[in-house]
Amino acid sequence: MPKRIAIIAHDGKKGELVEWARRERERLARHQLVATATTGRTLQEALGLEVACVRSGPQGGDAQIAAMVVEGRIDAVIFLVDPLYAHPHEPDIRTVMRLCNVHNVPLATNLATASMVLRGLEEE
Ligand SMILES: O=C(CO)COP(=O)(O)O
Repeated sequence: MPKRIAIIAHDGKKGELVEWARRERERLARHQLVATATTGRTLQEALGLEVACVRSGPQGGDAQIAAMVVEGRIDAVIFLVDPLYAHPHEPDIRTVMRLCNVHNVPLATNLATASMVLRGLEEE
């Protein structure tokens, strides 16, 4: 059964996200994907995946994803944070993570975990 997966990647992580998504394309395509604007566009252009896009992260997209988590509209979040770069919207980034933990929504912050989450969702 299709799940709703949110995908967010900072610029320094988009390259590895695309490589991972290429390997996992078949699995990802079974689900409903939502992403922040640039991440979503990158996945659409590189892989032709169907992705619903919210605003870009710094423009409030992370906050939109966080709200969807609160509303029970997201089954898992893949959030690749670039740990080597300071982000002006750091509070929004922390909000996504905090609310995933408040609402017990699976949150993958690296690709090794993302692969496990993707497989785990199929078993539900
Ligand atoms: O900034 C982001 C997450 O904090 C990601 O936003 P974009 O996907 O629009 O680059």
